[in-house]
Amino acid sequence: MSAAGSQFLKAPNSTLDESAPSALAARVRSAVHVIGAGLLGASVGLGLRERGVDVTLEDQSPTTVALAADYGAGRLRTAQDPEPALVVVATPPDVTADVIERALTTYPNAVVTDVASVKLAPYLELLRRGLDLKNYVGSHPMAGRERGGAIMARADLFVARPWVICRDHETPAEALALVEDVALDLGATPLEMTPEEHDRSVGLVSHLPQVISSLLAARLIPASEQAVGLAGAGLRDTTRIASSDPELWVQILGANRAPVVDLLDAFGKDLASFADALRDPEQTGAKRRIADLLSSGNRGVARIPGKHGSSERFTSIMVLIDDTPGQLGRLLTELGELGINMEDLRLEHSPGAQIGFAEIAVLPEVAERAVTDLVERGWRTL
Ligand SMILES: NC(=O)c1ccc[n+]([C@@H]2O[C@H](COP(=O)([O-])OP(=O)(O)OC[C@H]3O[C@@H](n4cnc5c(N)ncnc54)[C@H](O)[C@@H]3O)[C@@H](O)[C@H]2O)c1
Ligand SMILES: O=C(O)C(=O)C[C@]1(C(=O)O)C=C[C@@H](O)C=C1
Repeated sequence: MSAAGSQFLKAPNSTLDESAPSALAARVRSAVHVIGAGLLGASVGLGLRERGVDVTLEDQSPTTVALAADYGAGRLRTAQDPEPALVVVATPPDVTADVIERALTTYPNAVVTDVASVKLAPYLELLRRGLDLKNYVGSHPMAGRERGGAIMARADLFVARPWVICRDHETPAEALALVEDVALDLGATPLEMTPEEHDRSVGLVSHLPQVISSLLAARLIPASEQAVGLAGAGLRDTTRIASSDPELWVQILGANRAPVVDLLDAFGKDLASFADALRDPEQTGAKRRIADLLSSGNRGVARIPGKHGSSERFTSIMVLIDDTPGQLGRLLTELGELGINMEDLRLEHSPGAQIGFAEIAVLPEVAERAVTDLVERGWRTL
């Protein structure tokens, strides 16, 4: 296993130039075969199809595969299809090693990658089975959504996101290049890590946040309707991923338990220290301890690159909308009339309030004009 530290394999590619020729299409003559046509698999399929790459799909669920094909993520393999040059395994972590083994056996000349959220456990399992892993290159796109399934797939899911590639020191350069091309074609930034480095890192930036978000949201269950009704952006921001699929996360957390348990123990100490200081804020030094802990949070959050993920490419404009029928429709129509392309939309609405906010994401270069034109038409912006 490579002992190299994390490093970018190619210059970070933060914007997806859809007109650029697909690196992958130039390198492979056959279709890319995706096994597992849920959120990740169908998103890979949609994104590669947009770049002109032929994609075939497989799933244990015939309905899922048909749905993903209907959405345009790829087609079914036929007997005429030659062996794929590349197989992408996008199945749940607990079956990932089995599916990789099957892919390596069925398509002995293909490069096989997977997108599972944990990298060490499947790799060790494949080693334990004594398989020849020269054609296997594990990977993990740091992009996803809180809900799975083909229906949630998006072609731009991976744009501007890191895509970790875990190669073995025996991995042939061409195999590495194929997986790297998938990431680049999908607008992601490939970078290299060992499986251990990967699992420790995602323990901190993905698995710990999932547990904390879920436990935080769980505190809302016994709360009154009135209390929950006051929820604002802070709670929404910190609990989005609490809607994630428990079954998938039981697998992810179980496969990365050692780093996650260490992180949870340390986090538990932080919580206890905070509660101690707050219990008696008049004791000497307590206020400073509270402030120090809060300002460590400021320093930590400042370290998150592109805090809002792919939306860092866009500028947000908050538009106040009256809580009357047709207001949002009118806003969207007027944006169209003004020739402003809305990249994303988020609505914030407090029950009982006469006003709501529409947070629209637009390209930075049109943001100023969008605000001026909307204000001219009588909209109030923040
Ligand atoms: N959801 C995320 O945000 C996210 C992000 C990055 C990576 N991942 C990883 O991607 C993988 C897929 O996650 P997802 O969110 O797309 O899940 P999903 O449930 O949306 O899709 C998984 C698909 O795999 C299929 N499947 C299960 N066992 C199979 C088998 N033996 N053979 C063929 N198909 C099989 C299921 O029918 C399902 O359609 C997981 O390993 C996950 O850790 C998920
Ligand atoms: O943003 C989300 O909804 C995610 O679930 C993304 C996220 C993450 O934690 O960043 C979750 C798990 C995956 O392994 C990779 C990405």
